[in-house]
Amino acid sequence: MIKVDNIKKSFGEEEILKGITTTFYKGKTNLIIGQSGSGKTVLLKCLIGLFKPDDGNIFFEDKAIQNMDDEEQRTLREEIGMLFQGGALFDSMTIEENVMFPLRMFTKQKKSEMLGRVNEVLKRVKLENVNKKFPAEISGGMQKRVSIARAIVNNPKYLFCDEPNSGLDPKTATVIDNLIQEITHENNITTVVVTHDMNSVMEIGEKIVFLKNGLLVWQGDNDQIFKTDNQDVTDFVYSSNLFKKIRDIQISEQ
Ligand SMILES: Nc1ncnc2c1ncn2[C@@H]1O[C@H](COP(=O)(O)OP(=O)(O)OP(=O)(O)O)[C@@H](O)[C@H]1O
Repeated sequence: MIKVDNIKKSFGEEEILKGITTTFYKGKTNLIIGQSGSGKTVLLKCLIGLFKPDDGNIFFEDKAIQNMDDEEQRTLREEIGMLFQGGALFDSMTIEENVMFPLRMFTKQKKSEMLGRVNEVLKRVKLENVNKKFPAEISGGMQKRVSIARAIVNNPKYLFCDEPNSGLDPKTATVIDNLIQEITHENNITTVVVTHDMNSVMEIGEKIVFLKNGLLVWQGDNDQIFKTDNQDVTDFVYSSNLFKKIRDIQISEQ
């Protein structure tokens, strides 16, 4: 579980996060949504320690990051898996070397042990016989699977995903969303996903945090989001014609 308590972050004169308070649950896919520029990525970067908030606290389980000593911070870093936008695989490394990278960084395992784990996670994301290929030799969807394998190879307690669906066709995007959710449930991970994809909201939005101009204006789940009368949220949800049509059909059937 991650608790965010009144986080504020400014760049120069501009206050980007204006006091965000929420909880991201263990074993669930927690989504941060909102329009472009609302502060989603800045919040994610505060969570993973790339930005230091100006005010407020972030608790991993019951421990505030601000109060962690160096050793505790190092342990926390090892407990975090990150799925970057676009995958961010190393082009000059094979798939196997890419997935092994965090093990080399954070463990002292023997090569055979690391290989065993690499094969295990590649199998989990349904990728076999690609170990010796390079990222450019496999499809975008397969590259995303490799990125997921790399993000979970260290058995993280926390998984952060920045726009995991960008650049994928709708069907592959859904497969990737579902894979992230399954892995979250299987391993009881606290997963936080930044997205603006309504399909992801519907598929995996077990906890949804909606940001607008650096403020949290709504939170709930993927059932509640279709029932809220919060205008900002409904504008976001029904900005897609598809969802407008679904709503109109539902209303006409009532
Ligand atoms: N390092 C930085 N320095 C200065 N301003 C920044 C920095 N990072 C983000 N910002 C500003 O913070 C605001 C929010 O940016 P952020 O990337 O969090 O938006 P977002 O909600 O993730 O949008 P998008 O969906 O387009 O990625 C923007 O106005 C951006 O210019």
